Amino acid sequence: MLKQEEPENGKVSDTESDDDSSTAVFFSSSTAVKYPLTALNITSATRSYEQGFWQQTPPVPLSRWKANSNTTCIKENNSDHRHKTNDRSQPRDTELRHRVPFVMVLGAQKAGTTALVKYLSTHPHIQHLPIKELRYFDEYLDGNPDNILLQDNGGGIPADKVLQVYQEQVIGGIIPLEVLQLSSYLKVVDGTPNYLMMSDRVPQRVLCAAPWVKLIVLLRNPVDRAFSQYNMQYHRDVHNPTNRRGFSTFEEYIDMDIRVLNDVGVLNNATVLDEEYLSSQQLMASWSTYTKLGLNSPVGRGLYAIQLYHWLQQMKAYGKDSNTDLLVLQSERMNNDTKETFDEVLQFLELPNHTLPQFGKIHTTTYRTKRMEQSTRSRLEDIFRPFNRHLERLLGDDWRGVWDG
Ligand SMILES: Nc1ncnc2c1ncn2[C@@H]1O[C@H](COP(=O)(O)OS(=O)(=O)O)[C@@H](OP(=O)(O)O)[C@H]1O
Repeated sequence: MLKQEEPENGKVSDTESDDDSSTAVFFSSSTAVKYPLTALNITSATRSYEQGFWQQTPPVPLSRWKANSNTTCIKENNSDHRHKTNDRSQPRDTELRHRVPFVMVLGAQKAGTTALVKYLSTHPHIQHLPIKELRYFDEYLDGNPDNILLQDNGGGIPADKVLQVYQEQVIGGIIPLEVLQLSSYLKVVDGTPNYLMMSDRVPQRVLCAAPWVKLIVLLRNPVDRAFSQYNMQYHRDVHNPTNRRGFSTFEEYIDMDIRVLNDVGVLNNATVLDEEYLSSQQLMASWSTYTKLGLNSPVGRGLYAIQLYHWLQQMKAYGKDSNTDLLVLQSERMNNDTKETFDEVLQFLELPNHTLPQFGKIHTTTYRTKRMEQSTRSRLEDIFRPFNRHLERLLGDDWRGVWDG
């Protein structure tokens, strides 16, 4: 649906309410979006992403990524500091560039990001987009050979250009920008779960190009998250034999990833994580190598402390206040207390109250096997434990022992 007029009484006139668990149906059900996805050729970008993502043995050769993957975003004009002020009298919300993007749901994958984006899309101040994962700040800037930004790149990507392409080609390829221009209250959500994990390079790009953006992270017990991902991938493989990547059981799936994490030096049999380890150049280099391999990363994606540490460091560097600009939520809590969690999100985004339509669970996975072997769970818990402990240090007492059995 395209919302073109300021709604009255903060009510949504055309809310969707369904229990459908399929993302495909969720997105295709937004029939009112009549505009072709041409400008960025986002469909082929997505396809090439999937192809890269599927190749696990052997991994995507590093050389494929090298050419463009170290690009940084550089700021040519530092005069805009309004995102750093608390002066709400500044009309920043009426400016298109401060609404596109307005908020990013960074991840984690399989933590309920589709549900959250769908919830947000029912709000009268949020423009519903038929594509949830825009994948611009990771995939597109990483190495699209047609990427005009990278062709004349000397020492980095100019922030203004990054934003311009994002707004005009990515968002403008989905809906006409005039709609957003005319409706000065409408804001855009980018829900790309990969952004969280690509923490060696995405935070800089995002914060440099759109320093006003609000960030939301959903975290789920990393063991359950990995199992959910396995079941999703297994079904995709079954339905697409060309995507076979040499795993059948969950154990094989995580073993492959643990091996790579050890090989690149992310997992060092560490039982205690300290600041020195998290802030080390060595870990950053290992993490960067790992995330550029284009693997499924069922274990790596659950190492939240590394990813959040990088994001928090960059927020600091760009003058962002993590108390007001970053919201980290528990997926399990959103599942149990959906209304309460949604209210918290609206408060964080300074959006008017809104009653969420009744939804069932969204984007659920059909599990191949419902239960994980207890020995596998214990093994994964051992790997994640020190990272979860450090997460408590990063995020505070609310996170103490949340996923302890
Ligand atoms: N409201 C709510 N709260 C918490 N979790 C929810 C909610 N609704 C759906 N789900 C579960 O989220 C899992 C899908 O996560 P994502 O949408 O992030 O997946 S994806 O990354 O976009 O593929 C998927 O988990 P599994 O079914 O275990 O795979 C969904 O069931």
